[in-house]
Amino acid sequence: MKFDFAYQTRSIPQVIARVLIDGPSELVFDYAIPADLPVVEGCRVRVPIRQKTTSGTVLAVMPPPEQSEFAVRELKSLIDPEPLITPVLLKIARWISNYYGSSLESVIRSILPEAVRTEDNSAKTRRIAIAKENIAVGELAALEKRAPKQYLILTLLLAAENRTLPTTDLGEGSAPSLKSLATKGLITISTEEVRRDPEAAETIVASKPLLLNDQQQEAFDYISKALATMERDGIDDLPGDNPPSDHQKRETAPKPFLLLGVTGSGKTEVYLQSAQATLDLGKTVLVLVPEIALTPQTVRRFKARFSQLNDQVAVLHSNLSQGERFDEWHRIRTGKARIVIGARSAVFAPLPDLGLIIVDEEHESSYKQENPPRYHARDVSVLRAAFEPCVIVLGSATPSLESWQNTLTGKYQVLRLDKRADAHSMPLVRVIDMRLEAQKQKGQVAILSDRLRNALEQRLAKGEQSILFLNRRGFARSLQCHSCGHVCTCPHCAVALTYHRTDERLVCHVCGHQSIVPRKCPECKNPGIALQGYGTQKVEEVLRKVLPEARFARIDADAMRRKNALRDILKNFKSHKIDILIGTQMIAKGLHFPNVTLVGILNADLGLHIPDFRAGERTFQLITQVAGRAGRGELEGEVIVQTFTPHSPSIQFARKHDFDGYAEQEMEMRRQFHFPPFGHCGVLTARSTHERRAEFTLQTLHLRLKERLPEGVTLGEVLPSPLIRSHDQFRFQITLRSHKARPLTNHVQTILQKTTLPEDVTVVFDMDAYNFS
Ligand SMILES: Nc1ncnc2c1ncn2[C@@H]1O[C@H](COP(=O)(O)OP(=O)(O)OP(=O)(O)O)[C@@H](O)[C@H]1O
Ligand SMILES: [Zn+2]
Repeated sequence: MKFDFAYQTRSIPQVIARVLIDGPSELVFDYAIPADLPVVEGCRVRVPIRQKTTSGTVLAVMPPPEQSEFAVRELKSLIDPEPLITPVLLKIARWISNYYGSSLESVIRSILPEAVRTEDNSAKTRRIAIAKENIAVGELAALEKRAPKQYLILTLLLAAENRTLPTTDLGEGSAPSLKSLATKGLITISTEEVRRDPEAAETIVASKPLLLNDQQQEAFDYISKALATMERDGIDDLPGDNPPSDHQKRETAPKPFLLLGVTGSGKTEVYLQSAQATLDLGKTVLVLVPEIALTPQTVRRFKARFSQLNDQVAVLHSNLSQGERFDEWHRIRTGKARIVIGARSAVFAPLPDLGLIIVDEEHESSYKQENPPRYHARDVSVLRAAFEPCVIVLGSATPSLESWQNTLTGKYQVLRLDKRADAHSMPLVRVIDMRLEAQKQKGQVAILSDRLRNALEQRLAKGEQSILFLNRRGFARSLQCHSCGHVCTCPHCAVALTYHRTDERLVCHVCGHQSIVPRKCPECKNPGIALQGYGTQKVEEVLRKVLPEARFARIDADAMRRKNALRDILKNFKSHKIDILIGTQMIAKGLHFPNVTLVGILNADLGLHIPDFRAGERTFQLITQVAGRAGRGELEGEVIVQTFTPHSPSIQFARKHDFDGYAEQEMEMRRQFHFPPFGHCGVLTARSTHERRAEFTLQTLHLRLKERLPEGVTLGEVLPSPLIRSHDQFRFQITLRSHKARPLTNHVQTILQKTTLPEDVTVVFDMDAYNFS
């Protein structure tokens, strides 16, 4: 299949371009296309607006209206010779904008990052150097007042000492300041040819394909058969020159695959060989991972396998410089990079001839973007696969219930890997009842059980390594009895009630149910009912006392501020310069250390009792994933799970490595309360520094939403957000639920468009929300 941007032939009269103007105001204007300009959908163009020239993206090209009162102005020029946005990506942009209620401009901005739009950002970078000798005494101080931008550039250069700086690092709109500085002779500008390779410093050892085991082979066969079918039925074979209709495309796209493989079952090897099969067909591969920085091993494995094509692997990080992003993007766009690995936003990578999309750890909530446009990259991937069309594989040891439900209804096809690839057994998981430990340690916050301490000592003696995991999701805001483990939950919603200190109440954040704060545990009458929570630093402190001879390292957001800190720690752990790794969610993903024989989960409960219907699912996923880091080599693994609620299904099913059992009981709860995947859930949040105004705005919206509430949509009450105040802003929210997505989004959008909001209140709508705080 050849990818052809300009499939709309020039013979059809297409003279009007509908252009979305860059910038937050969402302006769309029509312009006449000059006769000799090959403008098609997705092109970047320069257009006149009033007296100025600005830039924009062509959304559509169409014949002129038969009669028009207004003379249409003429479009000025093309910014790039070819369209930067493919027709499929433009269609996806429209879909996202409608479905999530985000502005089209914001979606296009995600698809076409700033670095790519900048016109002079070519591989030849312009670099600037300071001409210190020409700076007069007092000139800097004068500039600071008169021309703050110029001043800023000079201070940057001074800080860089004798190095030059690429102009791309100065951000947008710095050109006039540069020009003026250069005219004054304060800086010099030079042009340099550089290949900006973000990973130039890395050395990669090539790997060879492994002989697949039976289950891996079966999964691989299904995937390669789908790839071959696509090749046969691909759009190349459609008669004539007409582009295929959506209907035709959808017909040729095979069902998405859900690769459900236990931890260490060799999913990655299946991805690698499927990717190779795709390349062999002359097509390209897109690999999504939850976060590049947290999945260094997965990225390395792709590079190792395809290292002979090293230049063909592009990695899209969030911390690429503007120049690096520009280069990588164009390598992808022109088909030079044939495998792209990236996080969430890489779903928009402009790969031509896309043959395969892989979404690793598809259950991860980091695929959901928490800023506008609030899309879910997994869901957008599935859509993209249908539009392209191409094969898609979603992989996980603990799939999301949304994807699982899609296998049950036959929308997805499940492929299973039930055993570890190396035929070793799954680790033995022991559950420790911390209520008993709390009694032993009399009132102290029990952090380390005797059993876990002994196990750690044994590993140290044997020269084996351990990982200690601390669940930090959620706040210390739910009430739990330290004697019986009881947690106060909502009688209507099966989520933990949230403690509100201001009015001494427990509130359900889904339905608004309120109750008084009990003095004693409602279950066992013990007065020791308390808010829960402790941090990683506390754990490290305790451990240093108990195991003074052990070498520790801590991985959490605080410890990771330094660049490459994670990479360095993982390297030291691999070479056994560290005995015990203590970490939060950051170490739950995809790590493979054969010498780790013990994994301890310190507070398995903590994420369980937050006001979020996915709390149980996340806890199950987390315990299963973390436990999966143990016993991945020759040595047998052991997992110790500390909890105050040992009988909770999330913990019990994870103990038995039983995804099916867990899914079955959890789905029952979801069905009963109409939670996803049996419906959609959107959250409307208002925030403001004025508490009353935020609340009042949301109450007004609530009244309007209630008026013509579409059938099947349930409207929750106006409630303070669990995170009631953040960044000095007070937050209130409404949760809406609906069986079908569109009526919900459309209704909310309509009301929001009709309502004028006070200037100091921000209202955001999050469709298919993953974050209820
Ligand atoms: N067919 C095979 N034969 C031998 N070893 C294999 C095979 N497939 C995979 N392995 C090895 O098994 C180990 C675990 O595989 P891998 O990391 O791919 O599993 P995974 O399912 O991706 O794990 P997780 O979900 O826990 O990250 C790796 O060391 C890998 O090299
Ligand atoms: Zn409730």
